[in-house]
Amino acid sequence: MANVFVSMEVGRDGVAVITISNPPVNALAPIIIDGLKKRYKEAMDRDDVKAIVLTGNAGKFSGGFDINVFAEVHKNGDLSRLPDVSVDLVVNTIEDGKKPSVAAIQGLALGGGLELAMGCHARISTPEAQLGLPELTLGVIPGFGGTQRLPRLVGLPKAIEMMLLSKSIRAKEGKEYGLIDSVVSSGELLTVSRLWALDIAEKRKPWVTSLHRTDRLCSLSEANEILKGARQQAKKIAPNMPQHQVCLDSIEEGIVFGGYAGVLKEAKVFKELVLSSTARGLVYTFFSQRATSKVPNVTDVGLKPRNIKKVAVIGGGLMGSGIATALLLSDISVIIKEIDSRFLQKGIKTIAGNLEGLVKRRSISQEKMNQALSLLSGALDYSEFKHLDMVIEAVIEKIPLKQSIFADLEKACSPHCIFATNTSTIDLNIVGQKTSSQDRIIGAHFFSPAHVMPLLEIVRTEKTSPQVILDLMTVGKLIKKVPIVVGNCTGFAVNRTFFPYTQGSLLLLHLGVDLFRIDKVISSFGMPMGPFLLQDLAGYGVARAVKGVFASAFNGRTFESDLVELMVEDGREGKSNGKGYYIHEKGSKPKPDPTVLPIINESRRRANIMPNGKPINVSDREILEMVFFPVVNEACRVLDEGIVVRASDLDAACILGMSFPKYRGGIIFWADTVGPRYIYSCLKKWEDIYGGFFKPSKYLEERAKRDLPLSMMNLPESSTRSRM
Ligand SMILES: C[C@H](O)CC(=O)SCCNC(=O)CCNC(=O)[C@H](O)C(C)(C)COP(=O)(O)OP(=O)(O)OC[C@H]1O[C@@H](n2cnc3c(N)ncnc32)[C@H](O)[C@@H]1OP(=O)(O)O
Repeated sequence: MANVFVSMEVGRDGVAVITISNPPVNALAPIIIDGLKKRYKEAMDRDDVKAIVLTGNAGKFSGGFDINVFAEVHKNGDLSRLPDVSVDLVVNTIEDGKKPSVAAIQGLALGGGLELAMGCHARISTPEAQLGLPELTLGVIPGFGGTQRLPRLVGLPKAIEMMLLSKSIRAKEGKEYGLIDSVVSSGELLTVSRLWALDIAEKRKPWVTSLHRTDRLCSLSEANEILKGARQQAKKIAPNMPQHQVCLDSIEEGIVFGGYAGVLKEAKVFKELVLSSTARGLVYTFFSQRATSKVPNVTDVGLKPRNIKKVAVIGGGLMGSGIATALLLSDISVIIKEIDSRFLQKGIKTIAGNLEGLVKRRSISQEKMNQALSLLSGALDYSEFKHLDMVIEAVIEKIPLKQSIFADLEKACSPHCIFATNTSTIDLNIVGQKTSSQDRIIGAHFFSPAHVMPLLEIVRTEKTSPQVILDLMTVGKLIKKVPIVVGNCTGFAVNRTFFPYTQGSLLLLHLGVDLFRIDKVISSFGMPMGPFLLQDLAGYGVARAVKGVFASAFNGRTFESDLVELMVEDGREGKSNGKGYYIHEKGSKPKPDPTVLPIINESRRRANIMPNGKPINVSDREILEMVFFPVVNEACRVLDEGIVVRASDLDAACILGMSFPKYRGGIIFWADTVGPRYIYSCLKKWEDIYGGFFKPSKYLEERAKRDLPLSMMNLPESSTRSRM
């Protein structure tokens, strides 16, 4: 705690510089807030202080309120851990203080950090500083007056955009909108801020209190229209979350009854939101995603990542070209290797198409696209492979093909080259069986589309060297993915956990439940779409390829039907040919296709699993549970076998790889809120009626019987077989 403090230095010019120090982001922990109150009192009391500059140590203003405090409140429900900042510190001490304050901003001013700065009478910033109120991503709203001061500084539309979308802006844009008074270099920051503070104190510059400003606010009727539109948008972007509407309520209160009334309302609802299930899930997710970068015996043993500059991707199909796109965008040179020039040209075209798509969506500039393409080359053999740092194989899921590729690579590449495979299911020991390079074989499991989806599942075997794992984690971060290291098993962590998701839905369908109803229930829960629409979008090829793999690896707990084969026989390929469970027409939303019913009935007839030949009668809640509880059950097996370092890694992976709703914290976090006992009893009941697909795992049974959370991976007397 030695470097956690608030310091104050008074210059001969009469300016007190108050500095927040709490590495790495100067989070506003209770001890910092206490320190700020003390330093401010001292500055106000001292006769030699005319004005105050508030700043942060080590090139950062502040990353906001200390999120660890939310996590503590979630553990013990004690709201008294939340200090009174919005009235006591920001309004009474800073904004209404008898001496003016200027915020000197560098690096970042986020959440509570920006709110402190907005309480000051002017804000001076360096150009690169990131300014924003991202509280909604944590399930709360700005709680230090941000819902009131931001609209008064930048106008209502921009403030709503920044808060509802948690979108931060740079200082230049901040200046254009009126959030920042002056943009200066870091060398000038303190000098300009001191002078500015003195100018306010000596009335050469206006003494502006943001909360009392009205010049950027529109008329009441205009504001109502803007808020109405924002509420509709919030319903669409955050249907199951309360904080967006609550944020708009707070803004509205301030517009109708004045800024101070708004501050009071904000403080009240902020506390209510801290205890919401959404905030619990999102705060947990904030920390679980960050914890994934700590891998025992890899990131804590003093290894340094090697520089990976040149990579080859074998296979220019959908996955290979997506992976290549992601690498190129981060300035890594890529050779794309194919078996003939037709496939090679197709791969290069797909990469160019991916990049063009990003230009169209304005995610990258045309210049960036040209630069990325200049780093791409093609190959039909291994002659250029000598100087590579890494190869990522992304060919079809055929074991002999992969084995022969890795045997060839061993001959063609240097001994330091990393051999990664993008297999989504095949055991890595089998992939590398025909080489003597098992220590540098690693899984780089990307999710489709690889240049968009944020997860990189890094699969290690008992033999993969820690250096190789660290190198791939570093590349993953460089290409803006969240790398999560997992152990080796069929399907690895994510696909293994989620195979019962598709199969459970198919089982329900064959028990007589309407497929469009299943999709609706699952998307209302918060998945971006239901399992059948997902199959349509992904195409049926993957489902057909992995069906047998799962059936043989997880004998007795899979459900098989002829449905996908029947769909293909009927000329249905999903979105790719416009015909699947849904009708897919360009430019319009997928529509349920009633002509699919005879195919489903034929598949039901063949499966013949409806009790007494009649469709079962289930509620929406039962549909949800019959789809997700088997997923929880498989997740328990993944934990039991030590496929992940910690339960929260699996939660993070499910959110990033399967789009499990973030605000539900992840599959295990959610299951622990539902209750292991209840999940166990449901699965047991369904096992008796419908068979082995629902059989509860030992891990679940043990925790349910002892009333322990599923996240507790290691029981004192257990013998977890870690594969990490
Ligand atoms: C009342 C108020 O209105 C409420 C609030 O202010 S809520 C907080 C609002 N602020 C935020 O949401 C910002 C959250 N932080 C971030 O987005 C990012 O951490 C960042 C942009 C600041 C930095 O990103 P990056 O450089 O990639 O580093 P990142 O790994 O995320 O964070 C570094 C460390 O700081 C911690 N950290 C970041 N922000 C923190 C915060 N506000 N509180 C506590 N810890 C924080 C992270 O947990 C991480 O810790 P670790 O090293 O032990 O894992």
